[in-house]
Amino acid sequence: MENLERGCSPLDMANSMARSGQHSMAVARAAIDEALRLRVAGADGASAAAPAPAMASAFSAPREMPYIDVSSNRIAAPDREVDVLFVLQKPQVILLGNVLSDEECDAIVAHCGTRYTRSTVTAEADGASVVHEGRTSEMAFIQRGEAEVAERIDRRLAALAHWSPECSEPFQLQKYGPTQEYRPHYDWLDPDSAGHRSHLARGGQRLATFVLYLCDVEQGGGTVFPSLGLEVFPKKGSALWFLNTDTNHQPDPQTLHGGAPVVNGTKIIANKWLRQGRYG
Ligand SMILES: O=C(O)CCC(=O)C(=O)O
Ligand SMILES: [Fe+2]
Repeated sequence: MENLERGCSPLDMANSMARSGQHSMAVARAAIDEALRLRVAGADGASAAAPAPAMASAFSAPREMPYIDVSSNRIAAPDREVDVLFVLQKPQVILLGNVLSDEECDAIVAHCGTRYTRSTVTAEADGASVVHEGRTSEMAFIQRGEAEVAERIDRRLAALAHWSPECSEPFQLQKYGPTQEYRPHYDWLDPDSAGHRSHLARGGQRLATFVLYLCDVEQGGGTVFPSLGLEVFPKKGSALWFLNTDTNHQPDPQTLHGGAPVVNGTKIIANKWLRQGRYG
């Protein structure tokens, strides 16, 4: 209650209660809603003769979200005209064409050369990066400030998403050969998992995902959304965007997605995850 009086945001309080490991997110939110109801009733409820009036949850208020302006078929990014190819409203999935030039795709791929290692996932128990049979690709990172071409693309994506480039993770490349895949998973970090909480502490939730397709793939390798019956095929220079949370920054279970096995050719993508806060 003191934290509410001090003007702390209910969502930040719920996140920190959940992070402490003592409460699930649902329990934390219910407790804060109850405290707010008591405050409306007066004097922590002690002097309230009648029950507190019903009140909408404090968590129904929308929070600031990254967004792409899809009000027309083309978007004028500061240094490039981008095509809007399709939009799914809910959960929001947008396919953008012409986000990167062929030369930019080739430069990013060349920059990473042979630095790939077997891909990992975040262990639920302790947050460690572990090899998993569901993700058989190889990965490489481009750290901030490392390559001019990556910086330029970072700025372009930040402008498209109306979100600070500092509130995003460095580019993570994924390379898939024939049969390699990433089975359906979520990109959001689970506040109910101890391992994910340590990652949430650095930059908060992953609100949105950009998947940049850096090459064409001969056969297979689509990005699939099993709950939506949707498959997007890689096209060099295109970018797939989806929101991982609702407008309240809460994980959206409909965003289940994966990389289908490549049948012929090689698939190379760059992931960019937009966080709630600064990712330092
Ligand atoms: O390979 C894809 O198309 C999707 C990759 C993905 O979902 C991820 O790396 O988190
Ligand atoms: Fe993913």
